[in-house]
Amino acid sequence: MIEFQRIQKNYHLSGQKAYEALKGVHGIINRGETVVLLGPSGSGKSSLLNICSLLDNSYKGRVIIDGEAITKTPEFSVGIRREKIGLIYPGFSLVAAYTVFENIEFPLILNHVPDEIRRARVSDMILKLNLEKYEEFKPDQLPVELKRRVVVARAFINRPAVVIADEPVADLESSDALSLIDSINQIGKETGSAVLIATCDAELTLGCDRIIHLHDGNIVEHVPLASVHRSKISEALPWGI
Ligand SMILES: Nc1ncnc2c1ncn2[C@@H]1O[C@H](COP(=O)(O)OP(=O)(O)OP(=O)(O)O)[C@@H](O)[C@H]1O
Repeated sequence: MIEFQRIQKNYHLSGQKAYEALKGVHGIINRGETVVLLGPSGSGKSSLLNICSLLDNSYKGRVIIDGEAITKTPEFSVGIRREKIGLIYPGFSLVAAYTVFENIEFPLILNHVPDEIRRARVSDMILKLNLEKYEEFKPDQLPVELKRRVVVARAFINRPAVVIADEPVADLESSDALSLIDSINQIGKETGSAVLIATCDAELTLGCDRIIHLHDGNIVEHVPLASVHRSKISEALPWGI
């Protein structure tokens, strides 16, 4: 579970008034729930994700992960992030010298998971993302779509409390994008992670549980999707698509 409370984020540009990117936003994402943070470019999505990922500790407000309030010290953040957070960010940040298997295994090594359990978990995740044929490949040998799948596998391998994804499928074709979002949603339910996905593409909300709609640094509303039919998504959103 992740909760963010009264989050305010200002950017200070020299010689100018502080720019308010987030204006006191609240939200909660429960374990096993996939929530899409939807908003146009510049609405504050990345700013909020960086705070929830504990990559940015210069903000007002509070982040709570699995009931624990996050202390804003870098040392504390590194430990919590390693143990409780999986990241799917636009840069792949895969280790070029490692194989697909080793890249996915890496978070388990950092968390001291015993060898046998590690291997079993990685093999299982590789099956889930249809990466069996590429286990021994290095990232540079893979097309973008497969690299994206490896990044997703690595994010969930440690069964984290929270998975944060910033535009996880931005450079993929529509059918690949929908299929990978579907995998993120399903694996999140299996690992019991709270999943927060930022995108400006409302089509990608299909199959997710809820939309948090962000506009100009404010949360406009929360839209539960269980009862909204695909063709009605645009009507359910005040700013349309
Ligand atoms: N480091 C920074 N310094 C100054 N202003 C910033 C900085 N980062 C973001 N901003 C501004 O804060 C606002 C919110 O940016 P943010 O990147 O969080 O939005 P976003 O919804 O993720 O947009 P995009 O989808 O284009 O990345 C924007 O107006 C942006 O220009």
